[in-house]
Formats: sequence, structure tokens, C-alpha cells
Amino acid sequence: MAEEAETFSLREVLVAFTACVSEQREVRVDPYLAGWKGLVRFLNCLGTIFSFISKDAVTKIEIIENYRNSDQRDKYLTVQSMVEYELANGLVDLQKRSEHPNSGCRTFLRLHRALHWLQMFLEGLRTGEDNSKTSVICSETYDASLANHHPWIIRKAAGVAFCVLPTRNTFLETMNVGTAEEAVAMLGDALPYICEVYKITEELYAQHKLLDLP
Ligand SMILES: CCCCCCCCCCCCC/C=C/[C@@H](O)[C@H](COP(=O)(O)O)NC(=O)CCCCCCCCCCCCCCC
Repeated sequence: MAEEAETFSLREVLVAFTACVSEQREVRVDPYLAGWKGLVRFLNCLGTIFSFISKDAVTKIEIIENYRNSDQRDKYLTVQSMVEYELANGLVDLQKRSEHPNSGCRTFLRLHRALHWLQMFLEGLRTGEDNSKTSVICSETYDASLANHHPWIIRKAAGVAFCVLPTRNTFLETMNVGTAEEAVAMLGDALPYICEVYKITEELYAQHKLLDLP
């Protein structure tokens, strides 16, 4: 675990998200998944108490990766092409999960909601006081975002896991980007890209009324 922590750098994760938006303002699926995979590696370094979260994220990443490795891989190149393809071919359960329980659209939506939390969490870390508690930043941003989509039992387990998070400065140093100040600067550079990815996806899902997919 320690070795994994040493090789992890937040830089590679953030670089992946900066590569997500194409010139046509489309969201590329491969760098998006690469970004999430990096985040999962980081989460695994924080302790086994987070395993239930990383397992769920991995399951969702793999569902979409399988589409990217299938005969229909080109349809899943961008979020825009995925939405167009799945909707045109009736591959999305719109009211309740039945024939297509793991559509790309509903799976991606779960990661998209988590990206909203990530965006707020990283902003909270960036602007927080030196001695502020990561656990507080994490639970406040979780309550304001993802928690609204989770049942009580998940919210409870997440709340327990957040308690073990180290202080803000230790957390920033774990990112392996340099000093806490350097990590803060890196967050400032990268956050606009994450916000842009989130915004484009949110608009696309809203336009197609997909924000509440079961
Ligand atoms: C730094 C501490 C990390 C705290 C992570 C906060 C997010 C908490 C998410 C709790 C999810 C619990 C697991 C189960 C979730 C599912 O029920 C639920 C719904 O799925 P379903 O409709 O298929 O049932 N799934 C989801 O909402 C997707 C959750 C994906 C979470 C990925 C979180 C990865 C976090 C990576 C953190 C990295 C920290 C970054 C700092 C540089």
C-alpha cells in the first residue's frame, strides 16, 4: 500500500481530466475513465475502509470500459456519441431498471455525480485553512452533492470512512505533487478543466432529460 502511495501522483489524474474535452466541446470517454482509475488508486492508498467505495467505482469504470472494448466501441468514444447511440437504439432504461440495467448512460451518470462531489471537494481543499480537517471538507461536500443520491446505509458508511482522513496538509502531501502549496497551485490549474467536463456533461444530460436515470 505504501509503495502504491509513493507512485501515485495527482498530476497524472488531473492531466487525464484536462484531456477530456475535445475541440468540438465533446467529453472523451477514455481520458475520463483514466482520471477515475487514478483516483481509485489514490483512494486505495487511503485505507481498506474505503474499499466499498473504490469497488463500486471500479465496477462502473469496467462497465463503460467493456463498451469501449466491444464491437460498438466507436459509439462510446465520447459521452455525446454514447448518449446519441443508446437513446436512438432504445438501450437505456428511462423509468426503472429492467432490460438495460447497466446502460452506458446510467453508469456514466453515477460517475458524473461523483465528479460533482470531487469538484467541490478539491475546491474545498484548495481554499481551506492549513489546519482544517479533510474529514469535514469531505463530509460537507458529500452531503451537498452525492449524498442526495445515496440511501441511508451508504451515507452512514461513507460518514464513518471520512473520519479516518488525515489533516488537510498531510492529505495534500499524499498527492505527491510536492509541498502542500504546490499541490494547492496544481489544484487551481486543474479545477477549471474538471468544472468544464462536469458542465458539458450536465448540460447534455439535462437536454436529454437523463439526470434522473434509475
Ligand atoms: C478522499 C476521500 C474519498 C471519499 C469518497 C467520497 C465519495 C463517497 C461515495 C460513496 C459511494 C459508496 C459506494 C456505493 C455507491 C452506489 O450505491 C452509488 C450508486 O450506484 P448504483 O445506482 O449503481 O447503486 N454509486 C455511486 O454513487 C458512484 C460512486 C463513485 C465514487 C467514487 C469516489 C472516488 C473517490 C476518489 C477520491 C479521490 C480523492 C481525490 C483527492 C485528490
